[in-house]
Amino acid sequence: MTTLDTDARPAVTTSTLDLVGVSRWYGNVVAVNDVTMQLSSGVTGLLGPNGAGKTTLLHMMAGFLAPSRGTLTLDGESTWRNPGVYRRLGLVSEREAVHSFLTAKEFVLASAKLHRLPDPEAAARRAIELVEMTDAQDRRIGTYSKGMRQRTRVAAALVHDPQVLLLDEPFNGMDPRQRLHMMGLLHSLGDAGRTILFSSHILEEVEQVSGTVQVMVAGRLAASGDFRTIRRLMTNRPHVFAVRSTDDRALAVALMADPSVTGVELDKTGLTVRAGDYGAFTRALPKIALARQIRVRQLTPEDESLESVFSYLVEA
Ligand SMILES: Nc1ncnc2c1ncn2[C@@H]1O[C@H](COP(=O)(O)OP(=O)(O)OP(=O)(O)O)[C@@H](O)[C@H]1O
Repeated sequence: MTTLDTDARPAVTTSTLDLVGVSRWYGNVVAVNDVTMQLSSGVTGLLGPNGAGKTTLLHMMAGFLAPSRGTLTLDGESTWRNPGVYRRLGLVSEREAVHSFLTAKEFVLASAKLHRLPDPEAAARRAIELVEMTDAQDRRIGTYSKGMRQRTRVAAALVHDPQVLLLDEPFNGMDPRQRLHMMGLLHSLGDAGRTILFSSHILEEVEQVSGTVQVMVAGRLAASGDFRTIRRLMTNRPHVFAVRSTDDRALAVALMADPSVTGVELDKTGLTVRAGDYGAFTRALPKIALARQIRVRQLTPEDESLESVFSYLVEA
C-alpha cells in the first residue's frame, strides 16, 4: 500500500516490522522474553512499567542491539547492523543528548549529512517544517523548552524520511500543551502511512495517542491489540478495597449477600473487600450501609498501582 503525503513529499511506502520469538538477555537478566509481534503503518503504543524491556526492544528493532534469540526483520530484512534498514528507520532515544550550543537547524543538518543525503539542506528544512520548528530553528537548543528540544530530536530522526519511526518515552517531562502537540505530530505521521511505535509507562498517554497497543510486563508481551479491549480487561479485573465503618461485622454480612462482592475478610483494622466490578461495588456500598444505618468511614482501593494492573494482565 502506498500513501501520499500532503505536502508533495515523496510517497511513503509502508513498512512492516516483524518480531518472531525475540529474546534478549544481559548475563542472567532476561530483558526481553520471547516476544512475537508485527507492526505496520499507523501509531502503536508500547506500554509497560519501568524495566519491562521497552528500551531493549526498541533498540533491537532499530538494529543497534542483536537479539539473543529469535528473528527481527523490517520488510523481510534483518535489522541488526543493516545499513539498508537504517535508511528506512529513525529512532528517538530516551536519553536526551545535550547539544545546547547548536541551533535546531545545525543539529538536524548534521543528522542529514550523517545520512549522506543528496541535498541535506532541503532535507533538514523539510524535517524542521514537519515538526513546526521553522520559526525557532536559528536559536540555540539550550534556549528551547523540553517540548521544542524533543521536536528537534524528532526532526533529526525524520530527516532521511524513514518509513518507520521509533520513539522511547517521547512525552516524558512535557507539559500538557507540548504533549498535545507531540501527539498531533505522531498522528499525522501515522496517517501519512508511516509505522510509528512509541513507548510509555502511562496508560492514559497511550490511550490518547493510539488505538493499538502492545503491553509489555517483565520482558514479556502481556497483551496486544485494540486499546479498548485491553482497557476493559484492566478495569474488569478483581478489585480490592479497604473499608472501615461504624459496624464492620454487620457490614461484612450484608456485603457478602451483594452480587458485586466476591469476598470479605474481617480483622481488627476493618474489612478487606474483593469486588469483581469496580463501578457496581462502589455504587452498591453506600446503599447497603445506609439500609443498615452503618456509616462508612473509609473506602480505599488497594493494590491499584500500575504494576499490579500490568501483573494482572500477565496472569489473565
Ligand atoms: N546493558 C544492560 N546490562 C544489564 N542489564 C540491562 C541492560 N539494559 C537493560 N538491562 C535490564 O533489562 C531490563 C529491561 O530494561 P529496559 O531498559 O529495556 O526496560 P524499559 O521498559 O525500557 O524500562 P525503563 O522505562 O525504566 O527504561 C531491566 O531489568 C534492566 O535492568
